Amino acid sequence: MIHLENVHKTYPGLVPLHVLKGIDLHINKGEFVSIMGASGSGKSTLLNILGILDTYDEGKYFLNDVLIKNLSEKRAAEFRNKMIGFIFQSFNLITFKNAVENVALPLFYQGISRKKRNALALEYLDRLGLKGWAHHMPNEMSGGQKQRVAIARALITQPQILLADEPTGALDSKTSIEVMEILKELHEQGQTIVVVTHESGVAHQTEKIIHIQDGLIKNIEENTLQSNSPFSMDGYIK
Ligand SMILES: Nc1ncnc2c1ncn2[C@@H]1O[C@H](COP(=O)(O)OP(=O)(O)OP(=O)(O)O)[C@@H](O)[C@H]1O
Repeated sequence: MIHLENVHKTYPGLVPLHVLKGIDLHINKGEFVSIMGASGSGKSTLLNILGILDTYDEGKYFLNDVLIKNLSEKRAAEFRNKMIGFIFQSFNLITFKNAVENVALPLFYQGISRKKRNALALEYLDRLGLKGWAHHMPNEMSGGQKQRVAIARALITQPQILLADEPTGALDSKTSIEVMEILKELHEQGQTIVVVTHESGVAHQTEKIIHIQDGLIKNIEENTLQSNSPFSMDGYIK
């Protein structure tokens, strides 16, 4: 599904910064993977390339066998909208729209009618345990609730890949576990998920940990998932 060969990225500037120095990576459909490394190691840069939010300079990136290189902005946006769901540390909800409007937004860009997109957004909010919160504004919700709205928004287009950049970075430890449990449950339902984190505890919730150091993959750690968390997902995902 995701295949990278010798991918390099340099940020131009007075002193150009060579951030990715030859990344080789393969992620299969249905895998739950984390990219872990210290601050500045290139994790977000790599995730942005995977999500076609940024370009790379050298090497090859294939997404479902399509070479993602030199795409026009229009074609890149089409790919993103159709294939990829994003979750961010700071939720990136639109502050002046309520929960249901936030979740429905990606469908607006697909030209789906307001009635249909709102009905589907309500379904996704319900799946994420947020029935009754549809008409609340983001500033009326807790961090965990906001992240669940963001997850619903990422899922509503039924993306082939879910990319999460430090999804628990702004949450307390109990809420972080709840969010990781949601991701685990989505993985069990077949969703391909890539999480960027600098926290070992988060990475160890995934089945494969890709350690990145100074722009290179240092090693890949296989991890057996435990499903005995005290935080049951009952009520979140039906
Ligand atoms: N748009 C940009 N222009 C110039 N330099 C950048 C840009 N984005 C990131 N960098 C630099 O590239 C390096 C890698 O950044 P990146 O955000 O990928 O690291 P990271 O591993 O995700 O770090 P963190 O955990 O702190 O978010 C850093 O030194 C950063 O300052």
